[in-house]
Amino acid sequence: MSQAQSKRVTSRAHPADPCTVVIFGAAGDLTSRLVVPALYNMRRTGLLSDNFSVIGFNHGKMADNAWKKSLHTALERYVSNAGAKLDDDAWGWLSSQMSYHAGDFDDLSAFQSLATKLKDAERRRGTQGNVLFYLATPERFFGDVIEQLKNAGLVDDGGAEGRFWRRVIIEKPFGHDLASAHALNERILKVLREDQIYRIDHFLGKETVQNIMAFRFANGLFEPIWNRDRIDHVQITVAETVGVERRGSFYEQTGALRDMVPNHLFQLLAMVAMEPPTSFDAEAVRTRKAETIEAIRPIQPEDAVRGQYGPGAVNNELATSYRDEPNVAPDSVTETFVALKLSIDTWRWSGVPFYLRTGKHMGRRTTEIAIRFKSAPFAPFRGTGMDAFGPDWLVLQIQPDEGISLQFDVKRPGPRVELAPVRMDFKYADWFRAEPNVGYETLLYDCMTGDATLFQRADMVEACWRAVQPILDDWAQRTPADFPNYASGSAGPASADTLLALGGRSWRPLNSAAELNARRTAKPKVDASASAEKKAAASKTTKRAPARKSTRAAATKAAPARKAAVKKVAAKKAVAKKAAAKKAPARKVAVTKAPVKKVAAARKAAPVKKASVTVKKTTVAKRARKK
Ligand SMILES: NC(=O)C1=CN([C@@H]2O[C@H](COP(=O)(O)OP(=O)(O)OC[C@H]3O[C@@H](n4cnc5c(N)ncnc54)[C@H](OP(=O)(O)O)[C@@H]3O)[C@@H](O)[C@H]2O)C=CC1
Ligand SMILES: O=C1O[C@H](COP(=O)(O)O)[C@@H](O)[C@H](O)[C@H]1O
Repeated sequence: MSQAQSKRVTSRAHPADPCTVVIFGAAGDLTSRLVVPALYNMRRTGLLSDNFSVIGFNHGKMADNAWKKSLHTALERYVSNAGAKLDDDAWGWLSSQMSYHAGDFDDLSAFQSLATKLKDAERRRGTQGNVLFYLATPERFFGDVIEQLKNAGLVDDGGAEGRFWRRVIIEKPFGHDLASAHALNERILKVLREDQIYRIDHFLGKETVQNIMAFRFANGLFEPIWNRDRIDHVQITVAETVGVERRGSFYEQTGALRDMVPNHLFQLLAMVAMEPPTSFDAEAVRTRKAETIEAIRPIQPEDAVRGQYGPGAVNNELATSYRDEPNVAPDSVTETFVALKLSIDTWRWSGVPFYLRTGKHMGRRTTEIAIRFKSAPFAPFRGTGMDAFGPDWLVLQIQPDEGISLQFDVKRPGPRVELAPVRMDFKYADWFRAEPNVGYETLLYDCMTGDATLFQRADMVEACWRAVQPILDDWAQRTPADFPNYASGSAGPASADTLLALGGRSWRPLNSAAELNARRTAKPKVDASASAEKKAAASKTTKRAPARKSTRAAATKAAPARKAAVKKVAAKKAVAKKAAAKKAPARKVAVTKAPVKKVAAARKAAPVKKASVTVKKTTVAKRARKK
């Protein structure tokens, strides 16, 4: 077992190695919103060594205290948004380890004076010479900063077996196409060894994403059906309700495809589609993931659609069109939505389409991987009215409401033979106490302990870009004529529906739980057999596309219709609320969700729950004993 592997499989409770973290881009958004809050959380949970320091590197003179004050303000906002109170001891300790270093990324002398500060930290704080350089800078600086580090003699650590370590975390996006990613790899690999480079993708820091491997490879239940024999297709959705906010100038250059697909969505895809690794050693896992990404057939332009949001309403609030956002061109052709279909050329996945979509200003925030199983090969219920089965779905819900659910059909109780879709739910919140987390804690900890499992290797990032390069090339040639083509608060452009309709499929609704409940609690017709009910549902789905299209088109075009849009959403919400209130008892019967936050409760868990999720119960009990 390698050193990294042993760290991953044993308790996480021990602190990381002593070290200094140097943050390039210390006055930027990422530093204040995510990196420093993550360090604060790590201090609170005992993951930082007592021998620790942070140096913030940014241009512009600033007193240490001014820098810390701005970070403190951002941290307070984050903590209060999470409904908590700032832990003054943790912040007091962390801020006492921090100092600001003014310097420009193109000024070698600033790196030389950084070297002096690092020596000082080593002597005064006992950081043992270990340094984590965090490149929280725009992409164009990655190569320059790494070369400056080399010129200032800051990356030499005596090799992989040296007395101390020097590691570099590189933010995303890593390049903006295949050629630039390849060139950046070549450039930095002249300066650093691959084992010193940690290309970060913060989706891999999410607990639920890491759980995909545990779910697949720690349970014998699903793996035998995890292939083309039993799976019809897979849908990966990352729908955001936020727009581009203050990042207009960045986003104008980037767009939804580059921002999300060859990184976050492909990481989800790799987790779901990879072959089992022979161990949890970083190289074993990364090799399996790299093989999967390499097997993605380069995606052809006809299998991709793009969209841009127009005005509308999101979460019952007026939402502006992308072209009206700050630092966005009034005639911008940057996409804020992308959907695509891809194939993975392996024995396991041959013939199984993977559909991916992501967008901003959508109707509901959800990140999920939904696996649609094939229908039963033979229906023994023919003639009983139970010959039309609904789809079986396994849904890995990444955020929010993290969990896993299995949707299947059951017989509706009663004298008549009728089917109803139900869901078996596992929710993280029911079983585990959540540690405060911004998603970067695990990744920082892993880097500080030399575990690269959750980071991208050079070959992986290039394979990701290779898969999307045909779309990038095509989109660069053709200006979209229909932008904006989806209303803020909708499920994206109609062309995304067509992409699936071509294969006889449809996207899961963004609010699938509501739709499922509506279907289950729908009043059965007096005479209707289950099959009639299914047919009606099916025709409803096929008919819905044009209706949606016209709603979208109207909302997109009509700026004066914004108010109406808000009213409509409010009215819809009120109806949904009423319906939900009515449905409450039925829901309880079907899902039988005993909220088991405490172990005592878990032991007494209702029999139905016991039957549904027994595997995890032992884990809960074990964990509780430890606490
Ligand atoms: N923000 C986010 O939510 C996320 C960001 N990322 C990635 O993280 C990285 C950083 O993003 P973000 O924090 O948003 O970017 P910002 O632009 O907010 O931060 C960059 C920082 O670098 C400073 N800077 C710019 N040029 C120089 C220079 N020549 N010398 C010294 N300092 C300089 C800027 O200072 P000044 O402003 O004074 O010029 C600024 O403080 C990017 O690669 C981004 O893609 C990834 C995921 C999420
Ligand atoms: O990297 C990015 O990710 C966020 C979405 O991340 P999440 O953890 O909030 O789901 C996205 O909004 C942003 O545009 C992108 O740069």
